[in-house]
Amino acid sequence: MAPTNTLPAWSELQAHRDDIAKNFVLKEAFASDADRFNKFSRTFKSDGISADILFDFSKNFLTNETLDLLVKLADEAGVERKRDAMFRGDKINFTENRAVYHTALRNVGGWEMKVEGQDVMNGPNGVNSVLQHMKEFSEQVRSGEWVGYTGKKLTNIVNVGIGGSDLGPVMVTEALKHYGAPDMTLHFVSNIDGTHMAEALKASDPETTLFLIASKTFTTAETITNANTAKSWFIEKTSGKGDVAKHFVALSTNEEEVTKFGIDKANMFGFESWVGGRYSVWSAIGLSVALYVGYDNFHKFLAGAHAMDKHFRETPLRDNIPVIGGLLGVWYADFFQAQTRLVAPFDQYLHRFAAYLQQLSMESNGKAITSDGSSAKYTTGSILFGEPCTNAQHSFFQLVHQGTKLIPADFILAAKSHNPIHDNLHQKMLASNYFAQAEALMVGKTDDQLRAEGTPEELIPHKRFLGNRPTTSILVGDVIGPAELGALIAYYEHLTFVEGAVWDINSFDQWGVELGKVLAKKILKELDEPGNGEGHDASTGGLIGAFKSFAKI
Ligand SMILES: O=P(O)(O)OC[C@H]1O[C@](O)(CO)[C@@H](O)[C@@H]1O
Repeated sequence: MAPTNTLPAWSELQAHRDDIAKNFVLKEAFASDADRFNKFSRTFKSDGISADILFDFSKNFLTNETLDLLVKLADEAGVERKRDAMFRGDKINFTENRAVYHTALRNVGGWEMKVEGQDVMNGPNGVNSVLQHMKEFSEQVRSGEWVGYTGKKLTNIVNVGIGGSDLGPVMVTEALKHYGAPDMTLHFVSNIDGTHMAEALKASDPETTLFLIASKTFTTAETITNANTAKSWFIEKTSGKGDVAKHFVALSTNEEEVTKFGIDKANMFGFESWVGGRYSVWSAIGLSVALYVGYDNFHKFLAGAHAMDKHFRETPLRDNIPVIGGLLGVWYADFFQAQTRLVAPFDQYLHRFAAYLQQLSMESNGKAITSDGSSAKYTTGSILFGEPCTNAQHSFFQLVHQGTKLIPADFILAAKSHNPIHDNLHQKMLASNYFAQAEALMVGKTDDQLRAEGTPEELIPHKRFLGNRPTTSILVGDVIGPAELGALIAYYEHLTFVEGAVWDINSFDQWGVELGKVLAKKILKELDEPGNGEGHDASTGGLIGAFKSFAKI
Protein backbone atom coordinates (compact mmCIF):
# COMPACT_ATOMS: atom_id res chain seq x y z
CA MET A 1 0.00 0.00 0.00
CA ALA A 2 1.05 3.63 -0.40
CA PRO A 3 2.89 4.89 2.69
CA THR A 4 0.29 5.75 5.32
CA ASN A 5 1.50 9.33 5.60
CA THR A 6 0.85 9.88 1.89
CA LEU A 7 -2.80 8.85 2.10
CA PRO A 8 -5.23 11.72 1.50
CA ALA A 9 -6.81 11.33 4.95
CA TRP A 10 -3.40 11.75 6.56
CA SER A 11 -2.90 15.29 5.25
CA GLU A 12 -6.50 16.13 6.01
CA LEU A 13 -5.93 14.94 9.56
CA GLN A 14 -2.80 17.04 9.77
CA ALA A 15 -4.68 20.18 8.79
CA HIS A 16 -7.49 19.25 11.16
CA ARG A 17 -4.98 18.64 13.92
CA ASP A 18 -3.53 22.16 13.54
CA ASP A 19 -6.99 23.51 13.99
CA ILE A 20 -7.79 21.24 16.97
CA ALA A 21 -4.46 21.96 18.67
CA LYS A 22 -5.17 25.68 18.51
CA ASN A 23 -8.81 25.68 19.41
CA PHE A 24 -9.96 22.51 21.06
CA VAL A 25 -10.60 22.68 24.77
CA LEU A 26 -12.24 19.53 26.05
CA LYS A 27 -14.22 21.17 28.83
CA GLU A 28 -15.54 23.75 26.40
CA ALA A 29 -16.52 21.01 23.96
CA PHE A 30 -18.70 19.59 26.73
CA ALA A 31 -20.06 23.00 27.64
CA SER A 32 -21.10 23.67 24.06
CA ASP A 33 -22.53 20.24 23.26
CA ALA A 34 -24.89 18.68 25.78
CA ASP A 35 -24.90 15.49 23.77
CA ARG A 36 -21.14 15.00 23.59
CA PHE A 37 -21.07 12.10 26.06
CA ASN A 38 -23.71 10.19 24.10
CA LYS A 39 -22.12 11.04 20.78
CA PHE A 40 -18.74 9.66 21.63
CA SER A 41 -19.46 6.75 23.94
CA ARG A 42 -20.23 3.26 22.74
CA THR A 43 -21.80 0.44 24.71
CA PHE A 44 -20.60 -3.07 24.11
CA LYS A 45 -23.55 -5.44 24.42
CA SER A 46 -23.57 -9.06 23.50
CA ASP A 47 -25.39 -12.30 24.14
CA GLY A 48 -22.05 -13.90 24.94
CA ILE A 49 -21.57 -11.68 27.98
CA SER A 50 -24.14 -10.67 30.54
CA ALA A 51 -22.72 -7.26 31.49
CA ASP A 52 -22.63 -4.26 29.18
CA ILE A 53 -19.31 -2.48 28.92
CA LEU A 54 -19.40 1.26 28.37
CA PHE A 55 -16.51 2.82 26.47
CA ASP A 56 -16.55 6.55 26.95
CA PHE A 57 -14.33 8.15 24.31
CA SER A 58 -15.86 11.61 24.82
CA LYS A 59 -12.95 12.96 26.90
CA ASN A 60 -10.67 12.64 23.88
CA PHE A 61 -9.60 15.20 21.28
CA LEU A 62 -12.48 14.19 19.08
CA THR A 63 -15.07 16.01 17.04
CA ASN A 64 -17.41 14.55 14.46
CA GLU A 65 -14.96 15.66 11.84
CA THR A 66 -12.04 13.98 13.65
CA LEU A 67 -13.90 10.71 13.78
CA ASP A 68 -14.88 11.01 10.10
CA LEU A 69 -11.28 11.63 9.11
CA LEU A 70 -9.90 8.85 11.28
CA VAL A 71 -12.42 6.45 9.79
CA LYS A 72 -11.42 7.69 6.35
CA LEU A 73 -7.79 6.95 7.22
CA ALA A 74 -8.79 3.44 8.35
CA ASP A 75 -10.60 2.99 5.04
CA GLU A 76 -7.69 4.16 2.97
CA ALA A 77 -5.26 2.02 4.99
CA GLY A 78 -7.45 -1.03 4.35
CA VAL A 79 -8.26 -1.82 7.99
CA GLU A 80 -11.43 -3.73 7.09
CA ARG A 81 -9.71 -5.64 4.30
CA LYS A 82 -6.87 -6.59 6.64
CA ARG A 83 -9.28 -7.52 9.42
CA ASP A 84 -11.23 -9.76 7.05
CA ALA A 85 -8.00 -11.36 5.88
CA MET A 86 -7.16 -12.19 9.50
CA PHE A 87 -10.56 -13.78 10.10
CA ARG A 88 -10.26 -15.67 6.80
CA GLY A 89 -7.04 -17.33 7.99
CA ASP A 90 -4.83 -15.60 5.40
CA LYS A 91 -1.13 -15.53 6.18
CA ILE A 92 -1.04 -11.92 7.28
CA ASN A 93 2.07 -12.53 9.39
CA PHE A 94 4.03 -12.16 6.17
CA THR A 95 7.55 -12.31 7.62
CA GLU A 96 6.86 -15.72 9.14
CA ASN A 97 4.39 -16.86 6.50
CA ARG A 98 1.74 -17.62 9.10
CA ALA A 99 -1.93 -17.03 9.64
CA VAL A 100 -2.94 -15.04 12.72
CA TYR A 101 -5.75 -17.06 14.12
CA HIS A 102 -6.03 -16.71 17.88
CA THR A 103 -9.67 -15.83 17.25
CA ALA A 104 -10.21 -19.51 16.32
CA LEU A 105 -9.19 -20.53 19.85
CA ARG A 106 -12.24 -18.77 21.26
CA ASN A 107 -14.60 -19.46 18.40
CA VAL A 108 -17.44 -20.60 20.61
CA GLY A 109 -19.90 -19.25 18.04
CA GLY A 110 -19.17 -22.02 15.53
CA TRP A 111 -17.73 -19.87 12.74
CA GLU A 112 -16.12 -21.82 9.94
CA MET A 113 -12.39 -21.20 10.39
CA LYS A 114 -9.81 -22.58 7.99
CA VAL A 115 -6.12 -22.21 7.31
CA GLU A 116 -4.95 -23.39 3.89
CA GLY A 117 -8.39 -24.90 3.35
CA GLN A 118 -8.14 -27.03 6.51
CA ASP A 119 -10.76 -26.75 9.22
CA VAL A 120 -8.85 -25.73 12.37
CA MET A 121 -11.78 -26.29 14.73
CA ASN A 122 -12.49 -29.97 14.27
CA GLY A 123 -10.42 -33.07 13.65
CA PRO A 124 -7.94 -34.89 15.90
CA ASN A 125 -5.66 -31.89 16.67
CA GLY A 126 -8.30 -29.23 16.15
CA VAL A 127 -9.13 -26.47 18.62
CA ASN A 128 -12.18 -28.33 19.93
CA SER A 129 -10.28 -31.51 20.66
CA VAL A 130 -7.56 -29.62 22.60
CA LEU A 131 -10.28 -27.83 24.55
CA GLN A 132 -11.86 -31.19 25.35
CA HIS A 133 -8.48 -32.47 26.57
CA MET A 134 -8.06 -29.35 28.73
CA LYS A 135 -11.55 -29.82 30.12
CA GLU A 136 -10.99 -33.47 31.03
CA PHE A 137 -7.56 -32.89 32.50
CA SER A 138 -8.52 -29.82 34.51
CA GLU A 139 -11.58 -31.58 35.89
CA GLN A 140 -9.54 -34.64 36.83
CA VAL A 141 -6.92 -32.57 38.64
CA ARG A 142 -9.46 -30.37 40.40
CA SER A 143 -11.55 -33.34 41.54
CA GLY A 144 -8.53 -35.32 42.72
CA GLU A 145 -9.06 -38.07 40.18
CA TRP A 146 -5.63 -37.28 38.70
CA VAL A 147 -3.20 -37.78 41.55
CA GLY A 148 0.55 -37.61 42.06
CA TYR A 149 2.94 -40.52 42.45
CA THR A 150 1.99 -41.08 46.10
CA GLY A 151 -1.74 -40.84 45.43
CA LYS A 152 -2.14 -37.27 46.68
CA LYS A 153 -4.24 -34.61 44.98
CA LEU A 154 -2.17 -32.08 43.00
CA THR A 155 -2.87 -28.70 44.51
CA ASN A 156 0.35 -26.83 43.79
CA ILE A 157 0.68 -25.71 40.17
CA VAL A 158 3.99 -24.39 38.83
CA ASN A 159 3.72 -22.85 35.37
CA VAL A 160 7.14 -22.58 33.76
CA GLY A 161 7.12 -20.22 30.78
CA ILE A 162 8.11 -16.71 29.74
CA GLY A 163 6.67 -13.86 27.64
CA GLY A 164 3.31 -14.87 26.25
CA SER A 165 3.62 -18.27 27.91
CA ASP A 166 3.64 -16.50 31.27
CA LEU A 167 2.15 -13.01 31.16
CA GLY A 168 -1.31 -14.09 29.99
CA PRO A 169 -1.72 -16.94 32.49
CA VAL A 170 -0.37 -14.80 35.37
CA MET A 171 -2.55 -11.84 34.55
CA VAL A 172 -5.72 -13.88 34.01
CA THR A 173 -5.35 -16.09 37.08
CA GLU A 174 -4.76 -12.97 39.18
CA ALA A 175 -7.69 -11.17 37.56
CA LEU A 176 -9.97 -14.16 38.23
CA LYS A 177 -8.69 -14.97 41.70
CA HIS A 178 -12.21 -14.60 43.03
CA TYR A 179 -13.14 -17.72 41.03
CA GLY A 180 -9.99 -19.68 41.92
CA ALA A 181 -9.98 -23.06 43.67
CA PRO A 182 -9.33 -22.24 47.33
CA ASP A 183 -7.15 -25.32 47.83
CA MET A 184 -4.89 -24.53 44.88
CA THR A 185 -1.61 -22.58 44.99
CA LEU A 186 -0.14 -21.19 41.80
CA HIS A 187 3.46 -20.26 41.00
CA PHE A 188 4.63 -18.75 37.74
CA VAL A 189 8.32 -19.14 37.07
CA SER A 190 9.55 -17.13 34.12
CA ASN A 191 12.86 -15.48 34.89
CA ILE A 192 16.14 -17.30 34.25
CA ASP A 193 17.27 -15.72 37.53
CA GLY A 194 17.55 -18.85 39.68
CA THR A 195 15.79 -17.02 42.48
CA HIS A 196 12.49 -17.31 40.67
CA MET A 197 12.61 -21.11 40.45
CA ALA A 198 14.30 -21.52 43.84
CA GLU A 199 11.54 -19.59 45.62
CA ALA A 200 8.81 -21.56 43.86
CA LEU A 201 10.45 -24.87 44.68
CA LYS A 202 11.00 -23.83 48.29
CA ALA A 203 7.25 -23.47 48.57
CA SER A 204 6.49 -26.75 46.76
CA ASP A 205 6.02 -30.34 47.85
CA PRO A 206 6.85 -32.79 45.04
CA GLU A 207 4.01 -35.09 46.07
CA THR A 208 1.39 -32.44 45.34
CA THR A 209 3.04 -30.38 42.60
CA LEU A 210 2.07 -30.27 38.95
CA PHE A 211 4.50 -28.58 36.56
CA LEU A 212 3.11 -27.04 33.39
CA ILE A 213 5.95 -26.46 30.94
CA ALA A 214 4.54 -23.72 28.76
CA SER A 215 6.45 -22.85 25.62
CA LYS A 216 5.15 -22.45 22.11
CA THR A 217 8.53 -23.34 20.60
CA PHE A 218 9.83 -25.47 23.47
CA THR A 219 13.27 -24.07 22.68
CA THR A 220 13.22 -20.86 24.72
CA ALA A 221 16.43 -20.92 26.76
CA GLU A 222 14.91 -19.63 30.00
CA THR A 223 11.97 -22.01 29.96
CA ILE A 224 13.91 -25.12 29.02
CA THR A 225 16.59 -24.40 31.63
CA ASN A 226 13.95 -23.74 34.29
CA ALA A 227 12.05 -26.87 33.27
CA ASN A 228 15.17 -29.02 33.49
CA THR A 229 15.95 -27.59 36.93
CA ALA A 230 12.39 -28.40 38.02
CA LYS A 231 12.69 -31.95 36.67
CA SER A 232 16.04 -32.52 38.45
CA TRP A 233 14.56 -31.17 41.68
CA PHE A 234 11.55 -33.47 41.34
CA ILE A 235 13.66 -36.56 40.66
CA GLU A 236 16.05 -35.74 43.47
CA LYS A 237 13.32 -34.95 46.03
CA THR A 238 11.45 -38.13 45.21
CA SER A 239 14.67 -40.20 45.21
CA GLY A 240 13.91 -41.20 41.65
CA LYS A 241 10.51 -42.66 42.59
CA GLY A 242 8.47 -39.72 41.31
CA ASP A 243 6.54 -40.33 38.15
CA VAL A 244 7.33 -37.49 35.73
CA ALA A 245 4.31 -38.42 33.60
CA LYS A 246 1.97 -37.61 36.49
CA HIS A 247 3.67 -34.38 37.50
CA PHE A 248 4.80 -32.75 34.24
CA VAL A 249 2.69 -31.72 31.29
CA ALA A 250 3.66 -29.64 28.27
CA LEU A 251 1.79 -26.80 26.57
CA SER A 252 3.45 -26.43 23.21
CA THR A 253 3.41 -26.69 19.44
CA ASN A 254 6.64 -28.72 19.33
CA GLU A 255 5.94 -32.41 19.91
CA GLU A 256 9.48 -33.47 19.06
CA GLU A 257 11.12 -31.27 21.71
CA VAL A 258 8.44 -32.12 24.27
CA THR A 259 9.12 -35.81 23.83
CA LYS A 260 12.88 -35.21 23.98
CA PHE A 261 12.39 -33.43 27.30
CA GLY A 262 10.71 -36.57 28.63
CA ILE A 263 7.06 -35.60 28.63
CA ASP A 264 4.70 -38.20 27.20
CA LYS A 265 2.88 -36.84 24.15
CA ALA A 266 -0.37 -37.94 25.80
CA ASN A 267 0.36 -35.21 28.36
CA MET A 268 1.01 -32.56 25.79
CA PHE A 269 -1.60 -29.92 25.08
CA GLY A 270 -0.95 -28.64 21.61
CA PHE A 271 -1.69 -25.63 19.49
CA GLU A 272 -0.62 -24.41 16.10
CA SER A 273 1.98 -22.01 14.78
CA TRP A 274 -0.79 -19.55 13.87
CA VAL A 275 -1.13 -18.70 17.57
CA GLY A 276 1.30 -15.91 18.44
CA GLY A 277 2.89 -16.13 21.91
CA ARG A 278 1.29 -12.91 23.11
CA TYR A 279 -2.10 -14.12 21.86
CA SER A 280 -1.82 -17.58 23.37
CA VAL A 281 -3.63 -17.37 26.71
CA TRP A 282 -6.73 -18.65 24.89
CA SER A 283 -4.87 -21.79 23.81
CA ALA A 284 -3.40 -24.69 25.76
CA ILE A 285 -1.12 -22.05 27.30
CA GLY A 286 -4.20 -21.12 29.36
CA LEU A 287 -4.27 -24.51 31.09
CA SER A 288 -3.29 -22.95 34.43
CA VAL A 289 -6.35 -20.71 34.10
CA ALA A 290 -8.66 -23.69 33.45
CA LEU A 291 -7.11 -25.59 36.36
CA TYR A 292 -7.48 -22.67 38.73
CA VAL A 293 -10.91 -21.26 37.86
CA GLY A 294 -12.42 -24.41 36.38
CA TYR A 295 -13.20 -25.22 32.78
CA ASP A 296 -16.66 -23.61 32.79
CA ASN A 297 -15.16 -20.30 33.75
CA PHE A 298 -12.40 -20.75 31.17
CA HIS A 299 -15.11 -21.31 28.58
CA LYS A 300 -16.86 -18.10 29.67
CA PHE A 301 -13.54 -16.30 29.29
CA LEU A 302 -13.33 -17.56 25.69
CA ALA A 303 -16.95 -16.61 25.08
CA GLY A 304 -16.38 -13.03 26.25
CA ALA A 305 -13.48 -12.68 23.83
CA HIS A 306 -15.52 -14.20 21.01
CA ALA A 307 -18.26 -11.66 21.65
CA MET A 308 -15.71 -8.89 21.14
CA ASP A 309 -14.40 -10.66 18.03
CA LYS A 310 -17.91 -10.67 16.62
CA HIS A 311 -18.33 -6.98 17.35
CA PHE A 312 -14.96 -6.19 15.77
CA ARG A 313 -15.68 -8.33 12.73
CA GLU A 314 -19.20 -7.11 12.06
CA THR A 315 -19.59 -3.53 13.27
CA PRO A 316 -19.14 -0.59 10.87
CA LEU A 317 -15.92 1.31 11.60
CA ARG A 318 -17.55 4.40 13.10
CA ASP A 319 -19.22 2.35 15.83
CA ASN A 320 -16.58 -0.30 16.12
CA ILE A 321 -15.15 0.00 19.63
CA PRO A 322 -11.64 -1.45 19.10
CA VAL A 323 -11.42 0.48 15.83
CA ILE A 324 -12.11 3.76 17.63
CA GLY A 325 -9.59 2.81 20.35
CA GLY A 326 -6.93 1.97 17.76
CA LEU A 327 -7.55 5.10 15.69
CA LEU A 328 -7.20 7.23 18.80
CA GLY A 329 -3.84 5.53 19.39
CA VAL A 330 -2.74 6.63 15.89
CA TRP A 331 -4.25 10.09 16.35
CA TYR A 332 -2.27 10.81 19.52
CA ALA A 333 0.97 9.11 18.47
CA ASP A 334 1.24 10.60 15.00
CA PHE A 335 -0.56 13.90 15.23
CA PHE A 336 0.13 14.95 18.82
CA GLN A 337 3.54 13.27 19.23
CA ALA A 338 2.31 11.39 22.31
CA GLN A 339 4.99 8.84 23.11
CA THR A 340 3.08 6.83 25.66
CA ARG A 341 -0.26 5.30 26.56
CA LEU A 342 -1.26 4.82 30.17
CA VAL A 343 -3.62 2.01 31.16
CA ALA A 344 -4.77 2.25 34.75
CA PRO A 345 -7.31 -0.29 35.96
CA PHE A 346 -9.18 0.81 39.05
CA ASP A 347 -9.19 -2.80 40.12
CA GLN A 348 -6.67 -4.61 42.29
CA TYR A 349 -7.39 -7.96 40.61
CA LEU A 350 -6.11 -6.39 37.37
CA HIS A 351 -2.75 -5.56 38.88
CA ARG A 352 -0.87 -7.40 36.09
CA PHE A 353 -3.07 -6.09 33.29
CA ALA A 354 -0.68 -3.36 32.16
CA ALA A 355 2.29 -5.76 32.25
CA TYR A 356 0.32 -8.09 30.01
CA LEU A 357 -0.65 -5.25 27.65
CA GLN A 358 2.97 -4.14 27.43
CA GLN A 359 3.88 -7.32 25.56
CA LEU A 360 0.69 -7.24 23.53
CA SER A 361 1.17 -3.67 22.41
CA MET A 362 4.93 -3.17 22.33
CA GLU A 363 5.96 -6.56 20.94
CA SER A 364 3.25 -6.19 18.31
CA ASN A 365 3.71 -2.61 17.21
CA GLY A 366 7.30 -1.84 18.16
CA LYS A 367 8.27 -1.96 14.49
CA ALA A 368 9.80 0.62 12.15
CA ILE A 369 9.50 -1.25 8.84
CA THR A 370 6.36 -1.31 6.72
CA SER A 371 4.94 -4.08 4.55
CA ASP A 372 7.09 -3.24 1.51
CA GLY A 373 10.30 -3.30 3.55
CA SER A 374 10.73 0.47 3.71
CA SER A 375 11.09 2.52 6.88
CA ALA A 376 7.96 4.05 8.32
CA LYS A 377 8.12 7.83 7.96
CA TYR A 378 5.89 8.30 10.98
CA THR A 379 5.71 7.20 14.59
CA THR A 380 4.48 3.69 15.34
CA GLY A 381 3.99 1.71 18.60
CA SER A 382 3.58 3.70 21.79
CA ILE A 383 5.24 2.99 25.11
CA LEU A 384 2.54 1.44 27.25
CA PHE A 385 2.68 1.57 31.00
CA GLY A 386 0.35 1.35 33.93
CA GLU A 387 -0.44 0.27 37.44
CA PRO A 388 -3.69 -0.17 39.27
CA CYS A 389 -5.30 2.85 40.82
CA THR A 390 -5.57 4.29 43.31
CA ASN A 391 -1.91 3.26 43.86
CA ALA A 392 -0.73 4.88 40.62
CA GLN A 393 -2.25 8.20 41.72
CA HIS A 394 0.10 8.26 44.68
CA SER A 395 3.07 7.46 42.48
CA PHE A 396 3.47 8.70 38.90
CA PHE A 397 0.24 10.61 38.34
CA GLN A 398 2.05 13.86 39.21
CA LEU A 399 3.67 13.69 35.77
CA VAL A 400 0.39 12.82 34.08
CA HIS A 401 -1.29 15.90 35.60
CA GLN A 402 1.46 18.49 35.50
CA GLY A 403 4.35 17.15 33.42
CA THR A 404 5.33 18.37 29.98
CA LYS A 405 4.13 15.30 28.12
CA LEU A 406 0.77 14.39 26.71
CA ILE A 407 -0.18 11.00 28.13
CA PRO A 408 -3.50 9.67 26.85
CA ALA A 409 -4.88 7.37 29.50
CA ASP A 410 -7.38 4.52 29.71
CA PHE A 411 -9.18 4.08 33.01
CA ILE A 412 -11.02 0.83 33.71
CA LEU A 413 -13.56 0.24 36.47
CA ALA A 414 -16.15 -2.42 37.28
CA ALA A 415 -19.46 -1.11 38.58
CA LYS A 416 -19.53 -3.87 41.17
CA SER A 417 -16.79 -5.23 43.36
CA HIS A 418 -16.22 -8.89 44.16
CA ASN A 419 -15.43 -7.63 47.65
CA PRO A 420 -17.95 -4.97 48.66
CA ILE A 421 -16.52 -4.82 52.15
CA HIS A 422 -17.34 -2.13 54.73
CA ASP A 423 -20.77 -1.61 53.25
CA ASN A 424 -19.24 -1.12 49.77
CA LEU A 425 -17.37 1.96 50.99
CA HIS A 426 -14.12 0.85 49.35
CA GLN A 427 -15.77 0.43 45.96
CA LYS A 428 -17.44 3.82 46.21
CA MET A 429 -14.13 5.46 47.10
CA LEU A 430 -12.45 3.61 44.23
CA ALA A 431 -15.17 4.74 41.83
CA SER A 432 -15.03 8.33 43.05
CA ASN A 433 -11.31 8.37 42.23
CA TYR A 434 -11.97 6.86 38.80
CA PHE A 435 -14.38 9.71 37.99
CA ALA A 436 -12.29 12.37 39.69
CA GLN A 437 -9.03 11.58 37.92
CA ALA A 438 -10.54 11.76 34.44
CA GLU A 439 -12.37 14.95 35.38
CA ALA A 440 -9.30 16.56 36.91
CA LEU A 441 -7.17 15.69 33.90
CA MET A 442 -9.73 17.31 31.67
CA VAL A 443 -10.85 20.42 33.58
CA GLY A 444 -7.60 21.30 35.30
CA LYS A 445 -7.45 24.23 37.69
CA THR A 446 -7.10 27.85 36.63
CA ASP A 447 -5.19 30.71 38.20
CA ASP A 448 -8.49 32.43 39.02
CA GLN A 449 -9.70 29.39 40.90
CA LEU A 450 -6.44 29.24 42.81
CA ARG A 451 -6.65 32.93 43.66
CA ALA A 452 -10.22 32.54 44.83
CA GLU A 453 -8.97 29.83 47.18
CA GLY A 454 -6.43 32.27 48.57
CA THR A 455 -3.35 30.66 47.03
CA PRO A 456 -0.33 32.96 47.42
CA GLU A 457 0.66 34.49 44.07
CA GLU A 458 4.12 32.84 44.01
CA LEU A 459 2.57 29.38 44.36
CA ILE A 460 0.02 29.81 41.58
CA PRO A 461 2.25 28.50 38.73
CA HIS A 462 3.12 25.44 40.81
CA LYS A 463 -0.46 24.65 41.73
CA ARG A 464 -1.90 25.33 38.30
CA PHE A 465 -3.35 22.37 36.35
CA LEU A 466 -3.56 23.05 32.65
CA GLY A 467 -6.05 20.22 32.14
CA ASN A 468 -7.17 19.27 28.63
CA ARG A 469 -5.56 15.84 29.01
CA PRO A 470 -7.47 13.08 27.26
CA THR A 471 -8.80 9.90 28.82
CA THR A 472 -10.92 6.96 27.73
CA SER A 473 -13.08 5.57 30.51
CA ILE A 474 -14.10 1.94 30.36
CA LEU A 475 -16.87 0.95 32.73
CA VAL A 476 -17.85 -2.70 33.11
CA GLY A 477 -21.53 -2.96 34.03
CA ASP A 478 -21.05 -5.68 36.66
CA VAL A 479 -18.12 -7.36 38.35
CA ILE A 480 -15.20 -8.27 36.10
CA GLY A 481 -15.90 -11.95 35.62
CA PRO A 482 -14.34 -14.35 33.11
CA ALA A 483 -16.45 -13.17 30.15
CA GLU A 484 -15.91 -9.47 30.86
CA LEU A 485 -12.17 -10.05 31.19
CA GLY A 486 -12.12 -11.98 27.90
CA ALA A 487 -13.90 -9.11 26.16
CA LEU A 488 -11.52 -6.51 27.62
CA ILE A 489 -8.42 -8.40 26.50
CA ALA A 490 -9.88 -8.94 23.02
CA TYR A 491 -10.64 -5.20 22.88
CA TYR A 492 -6.96 -4.41 23.38
CA GLU A 493 -5.89 -7.13 20.93
CA HIS A 494 -8.03 -5.65 18.19
CA LEU A 495 -7.09 -2.09 19.08
CA THR A 496 -3.45 -3.15 18.62
CA PHE A 497 -4.39 -4.77 15.31
CA VAL A 498 -6.03 -1.57 14.06
CA GLU A 499 -3.00 0.54 14.95
CA GLY A 500 -0.69 -1.90 13.17
CA ALA A 501 -2.98 -2.03 10.14
CA VAL A 502 -2.96 1.76 9.79
CA TRP A 503 0.81 1.90 10.31
CA ASP A 504 1.17 -0.88 7.70
CA ILE A 505 3.54 -2.90 9.90
CA ASN A 506 3.52 -6.59 10.76
CA SER A 507 2.05 -6.68 14.27
CA PHE A 508 2.63 -10.42 14.54
CA ASP A 509 6.36 -11.08 14.36
CA GLN A 510 9.01 -10.18 16.96
CA TRP A 511 12.42 -10.25 15.29
CA GLY A 512 13.59 -7.50 17.62
CA VAL A 513 13.99 -9.94 20.50
CA GLU A 514 16.42 -12.20 18.63
CA LEU A 515 19.74 -10.34 18.63
CA GLY A 516 20.08 -10.19 22.40
CA LYS A 517 19.29 -13.92 22.65
CA VAL A 518 22.09 -14.79 20.20
CA LEU A 519 24.65 -12.60 21.94
CA ALA A 520 23.71 -14.02 25.36
CA LYS A 521 24.32 -17.55 24.08
CA LYS A 522 27.82 -16.60 22.91
CA ILE A 523 28.65 -14.78 26.15
CA LEU A 524 27.39 -17.68 28.27
CA LYS A 525 30.12 -19.85 26.71
CA GLU A 526 32.71 -17.12 27.20
CA LEU A 527 31.95 -16.95 30.92
CA ASP A 528 33.48 -20.41 31.24
CA GLU A 529 36.49 -19.59 29.11
CA PRO A 530 39.54 -17.53 30.09
CA GLY A 531 39.56 -13.81 29.22
CA ASN A 532 36.86 -11.25 28.63
CA GLY A 533 35.29 -12.83 25.56
CA GLU A 534 35.97 -12.26 21.89
CA GLY A 535 35.18 -9.26 19.75
CA HIS A 536 33.32 -7.16 22.32
CA ASP A 537 33.49 -3.42 22.66
CA ALA A 538 35.57 -2.15 25.59
CA SER A 539 32.58 -1.59 27.83
CA THR A 540 31.05 -5.06 27.35
CA GLY A 541 34.46 -6.75 27.62
CA GLY A 542 35.29 -4.70 30.71
CA LEU A 543 32.01 -5.60 32.37
CA ILE A 544 32.47 -9.30 31.60
CA GLY A 545 35.96 -9.14 33.14
CA ALA A 546 34.71 -7.32 36.24
CA PHE A 547 31.85 -9.79 36.69
CA LYS A 548 34.22 -12.74 36.48
CA SER A 549 36.58 -11.21 38.96
CA PHE A 550 33.84 -10.18 41.44
CA ALA A 551 32.06 -13.52 41.14
CA LYS A 552 35.37 -15.42 41.11
CA ILE A 553 34.36 -17.34 37.99
O1 LIG B 1 6.43 -19.71 24.23
P1 LIG B 1 7.85 -19.60 23.84
O2 LIG B 1 8.14 -20.20 22.51
O3 LIG B 1 8.75 -20.18 24.92
O4 LIG B 1 8.21 -18.07 23.70
C1 LIG B 1 8.10 -17.19 24.77
C2 LIG B 1 8.11 -15.75 24.36
O5 LIG B 1 9.32 -15.43 23.73
C3 LIG B 1 9.12 -14.51 22.69
O6 LIG B 1 9.34 -15.16 21.49
C4 LIG B 1 10.01 -13.32 22.79
O7 LIG B 1 11.32 -13.69 23.08
C5 LIG B 1 7.67 -14.09 22.83
O8 LIG B 1 7.12 -13.64 21.66
C6 LIG B 1 7.06 -15.32 23.38
O9 LIG B 1 5.83 -15.05 23.97
